[in-house]
Amino acid sequence: MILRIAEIFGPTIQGEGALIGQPTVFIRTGGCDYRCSWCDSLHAVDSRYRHDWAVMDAQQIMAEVARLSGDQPLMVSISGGNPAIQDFSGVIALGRAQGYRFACETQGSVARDWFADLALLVLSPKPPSSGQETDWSAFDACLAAAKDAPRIMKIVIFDDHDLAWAREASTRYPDLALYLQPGNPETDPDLPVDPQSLADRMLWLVDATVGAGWLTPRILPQLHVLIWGNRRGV
Ligand SMILES: C[S@@+](CC[C@H](N)C(=O)[O-])C[C@H]1O[C@@H](n2cnc3c(N)ncnc32)[C@H](O)[C@@H]1O
Ligand SMILES: Nc1nc2[nH]cc(C(=O)O)c2c(=O)[nH]1
Ligand code: SF4
Ligand SMILES: [Mg+2]
Repeated sequence: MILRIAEIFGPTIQGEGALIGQPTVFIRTGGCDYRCSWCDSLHAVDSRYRHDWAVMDAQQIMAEVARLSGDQPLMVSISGGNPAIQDFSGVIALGRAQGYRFACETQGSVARDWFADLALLVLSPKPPSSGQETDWSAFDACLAAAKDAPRIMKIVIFDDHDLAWAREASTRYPDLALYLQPGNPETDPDLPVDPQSLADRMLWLVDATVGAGWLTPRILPQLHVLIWGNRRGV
């Protein structure tokens, strides 16, 4: 099985969600069925960049992961683009046989059988500010495909409208652990991020959530952005 890969990098730390701080290698796939207005990974989405994407099979991908990790099995995070538009069953089977574990980040628009083999499925449905529409039946199919695999929902919040939407989404899935992360409006890898404005957005999100009496979600910043800004490959 041939896969389109935008980049493989690490080990770094997982900067978002339930595994925050955990050493991981990232496999970032090329291609996405969405076009979020604020996507921070356009180099893995826009077909303008497709000539920079590698075409690799499972052996080549795991060889690169092993080279980066010095053959130490660790958590491998598959992100993108949308990894679910490609077939990662071969990579996951090969990696698991070598002791690696896999997490996957996807918006929940395409379900895959291999979700059931993940150590964590991160479903990140897109709020109104993204300009994308969520198909909840596709999202439900993703949850069903994951079977007993651990899963969380992680929603990016830019404004009050997004927050209200996230609260509504959480009522659909009361048993799904919810993580909120403030949106980063600056996604150009060549421009610096302003740490104070990221802190301000985090402060606003905590106030608007906890302060309004909504106490179930966990609220986390993008730790890698605080450390490295929008640099790629970290
Ligand atoms: C680049 S996406 C790739 C995986 C998948 N397509 C998805 O969106 O879940 C990885 C994560 O980054 C988040 N993200 C993308 N752009 C962001 C931004 N400008 N600020 C905060 N989070 C962002 C997405 O919502 C998703 O949770
Ligand atoms: N360190 C680090 N953590 C991340 N968590 C989610 C990422 C992503 O782009 O999917 C990401 C990323 O690109 N880098
Ligand atoms: S779904 Fe993910 S990768 Fe695709 S455009 Fe949106 S944030 Fe970017
Ligand atoms: Mg990212």
